[in-house]
Amino acid sequence: MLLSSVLQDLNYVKIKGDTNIEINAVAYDSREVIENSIFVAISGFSVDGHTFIQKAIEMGAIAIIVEKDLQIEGNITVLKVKNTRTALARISSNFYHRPTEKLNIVGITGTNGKTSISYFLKSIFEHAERSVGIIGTIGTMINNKVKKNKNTTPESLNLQKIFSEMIKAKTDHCIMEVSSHALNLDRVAYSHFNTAIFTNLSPDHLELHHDMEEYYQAKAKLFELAKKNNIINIDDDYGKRLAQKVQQYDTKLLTYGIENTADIYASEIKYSANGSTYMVHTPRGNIEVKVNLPGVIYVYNSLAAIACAYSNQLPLEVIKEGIQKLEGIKGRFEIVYQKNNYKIVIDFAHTEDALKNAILTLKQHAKGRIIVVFGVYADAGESGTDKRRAMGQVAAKYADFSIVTSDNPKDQDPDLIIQEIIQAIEEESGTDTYDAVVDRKEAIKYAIDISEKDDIILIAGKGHETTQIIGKTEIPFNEAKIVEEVLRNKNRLLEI
Ligand SMILES: CC(=O)N[C@H]1[C@@H](OP(=O)(O)OP(=O)(O)OC[C@H]2O[C@@H](n3ccc(=O)[nH]c3=O)[C@H](O)[C@@H]2O)O[C@H](CO)[C@@H](O)[C@@H]1O[C@H](C)C(=O)N[C@@H](C)C(=O)N[C@H](CCC(=O)O)C(=O)O
Ligand SMILES: Nc1ncnc2c1ncn2[C@@H]1O[C@H](COP(=O)(O)OP(=O)(O)OP(=O)(O)O)[C@@H](O)[C@H]1O
Repeated sequence: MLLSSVLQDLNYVKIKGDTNIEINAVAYDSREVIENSIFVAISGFSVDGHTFIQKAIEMGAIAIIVEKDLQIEGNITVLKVKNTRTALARISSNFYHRPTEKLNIVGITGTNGKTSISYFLKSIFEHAERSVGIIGTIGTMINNKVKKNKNTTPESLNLQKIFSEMIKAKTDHCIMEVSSHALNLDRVAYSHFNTAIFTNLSPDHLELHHDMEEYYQAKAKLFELAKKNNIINIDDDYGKRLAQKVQQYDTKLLTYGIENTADIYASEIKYSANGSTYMVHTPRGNIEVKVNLPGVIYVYNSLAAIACAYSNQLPLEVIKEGIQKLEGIKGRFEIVYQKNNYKIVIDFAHTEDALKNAILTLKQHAKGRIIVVFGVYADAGESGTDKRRAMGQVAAKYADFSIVTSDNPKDQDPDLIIQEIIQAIEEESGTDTYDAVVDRKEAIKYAIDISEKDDIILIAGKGHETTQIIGKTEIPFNEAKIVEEVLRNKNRLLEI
């Protein structure tokens, strides 16, 4: 492709060289540069991509995009832009022939519920015989094959490549989770979203956004990108605020909720241990819906999917059947063992709001104790300490017994993380309501050891993940398999 075509609609200043040259690839990492590439130098959080320009040239880069004033030797085209991350998004979209213009893209943002909504929507669209691709925490799914991604919302170059692969695979709808990081770092700039969905906002990722206002403003950016529909949960305070802002946009606003009068709302909700049924009200009529995941959060998540399918003109009967067809989601309230009133549940709850909801959902139908096994993933500094304290308080308030362990401690000291959590538990509920076991596998074993008939064990935080990151090492860690192994070794499967 000609460099001048790749640069279409990009604001740049030419420092030197020719733009009438043929290029083969785009890279933002010098280690991935191949012959005749453009290298985009990004000033990162840990290192400055501008320091790898020479390396990129040695690897075959013939054009360099910079945001700093630098002297670059040799027969190289050098272009300067204001922000190289934004420029990377423009260039990547051009390089892959603007794939998002040919896809029906639904972007989902908010603290919790994004993955679950993706799966509800996928089930509905597939029931309507549409082909669906997913990009999110679980990875990229094209034709039902999953490939892991480094990020929930990949960098713009990787993202545009995925979109173009979806087009090649004849995907109609791409449902993607849009993280606040992605919105702040322009990973989704120049992507055409038809629909944007807002779930809820509670404290998370404050290491990057500093405070809730900044976090909210990052999420709100998605609603400026959507071309057709904005779908917002107005039972959430931030959602309410966002809906007020968005109603002034040219796009259609569709609200959903349970407590407030929304365009799409649920009534007559009947909760059970295995799921819920409710009446969904839409401007086109009402229909009874059955959701195979328990608790109010899955009423909300299914409502968001219903609102999106509704705004895509799907019939209510198809929507109802699509929701009902989804039997479960990996690591989302996944019952990995259930026998004789004894239950073990794995859930991806890793925020205070999610942990509270998960425990309360279990409590509604529990005869015995709720024993929660959880840790807090690494977050350095003050926001990390706040999160550990908040998670500790929630466990102390709502669970009957906590086993505090490691999540993904990464470079942080796991003992220190645990200390901060248990200090909060002690302050809230005393010293006899928890134990600490640093090794997560041992913590799961311990929970099973101390549990009795009618108890429910909730293993929270890692959900679908199959590894644990300790230091710089990622070790295999599959909780469903660990539970099975522990129960088998203890003959517990027979005892209870
Ligand atoms: C904090 C953060 O968002 N970091 C992202 C950021 O990395 P960075 O700025 O630290 O990169 P860096 O290491 O400083 O490198 C700067 C530049 O030099 C380049 N480089 C580096 C070394 C080299 O030898 N040559 C070279 O060219 C790098 O490729 C990069 O372009 O840019 C990278 C490229 O896009 C991202 O992969 C990386 O995400 C890291 C892995 C990450 O952990 N991000 C998390 C916080 C994140 O984004 N999470 C969200 C939300 C998750 C959720 O739902 O909860 C997500 O969407 O995943
Ligand atoms: N609507 C909701 N409100 C509060 N908590 C929720 C909601 N939906 C899901 N959760 C909780 O959050 C956890 C993660 O859910 P899900 O993966 O759907 O969210 P997510 O937004 O994709 O999260 P992440 O971006 O961290 O992957 C679930 O295991 C559950 O405990």
